[in-house]
Amino acid sequence: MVETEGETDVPYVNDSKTYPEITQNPLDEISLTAYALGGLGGLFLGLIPVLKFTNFNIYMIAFSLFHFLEFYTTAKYNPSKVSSDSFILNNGIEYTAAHLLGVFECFIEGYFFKSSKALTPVKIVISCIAIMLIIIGQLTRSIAMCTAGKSFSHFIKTEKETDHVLVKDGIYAYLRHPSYFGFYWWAVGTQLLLLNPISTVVFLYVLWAFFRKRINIEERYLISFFGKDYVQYKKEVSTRIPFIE
Ligand SMILES: C[S@@+](CC[C@H](N)C(=O)[O-])C[C@H]1O[C@@H](n2cnc3c(N)ncnc32)[C@H](O)[C@@H]1O
Repeated sequence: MVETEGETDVPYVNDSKTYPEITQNPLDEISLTAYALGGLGGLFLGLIPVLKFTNFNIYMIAFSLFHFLEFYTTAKYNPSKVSSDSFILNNGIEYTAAHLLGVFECFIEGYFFKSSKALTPVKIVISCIAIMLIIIGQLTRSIAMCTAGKSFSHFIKTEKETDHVLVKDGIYAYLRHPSYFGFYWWAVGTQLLLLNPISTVVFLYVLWAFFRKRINIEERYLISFFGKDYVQYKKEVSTRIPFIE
């Protein structure tokens, strides 16, 4: 945008804002994905009075909101890195398989052992804990993405970019990897919400092993980028993910 500056009439260009790279952002694909995620959330919201197992509706709403927010927060706080992949719906075969396993387990148990999904007082308490985990996980993840801003990327950076700064403030002052902490508890919460004993245990272990390995690799690069500053930060702030220092 070109504007004139008062009496001097010197033009200035307001180019301090970074805009998304349009070639990485096919608008047809993005609008359809956003529409589909909104439709999915809306559909399961509307089906609450129809389906017996309301927890499944909440799961589908949480799933669609999570993937929408991945794109939205990237577009808002890190626009130069946003792309159609920022919905992270193509988050690897393991991620897709894990959610499909969860939905499959929920249907099989619900069909063959109807009482397993009946909301007894104990299961209502478990469901409330699950919803809390989902809300805390989602908030932690989204706040982390806002706080890290341009330093956040969905992929581990192996080369330091000029705008990559070490983030130690806000939520990063309490959690060393808040977006992973959030993702972990959000995902475990979804399986607890579906009252899936097998998938809850599988998610707890498989995601834990995944993040332990990822953090290890990510931190080697962070130490190579920020040296002593990162080593000191690592000493001071814990991940608070169980058994990952
Ligand atoms: C998917 S983001 C995850 C960020 C962080 N691990 C978290 O859970 O909030 C991965 C990118 O964030 C960068 N990163 C991780 N921690 C960082 C920090 N404290 N400051 C700046 N960049 C960081 C890494 O270099 C990597 O490219």
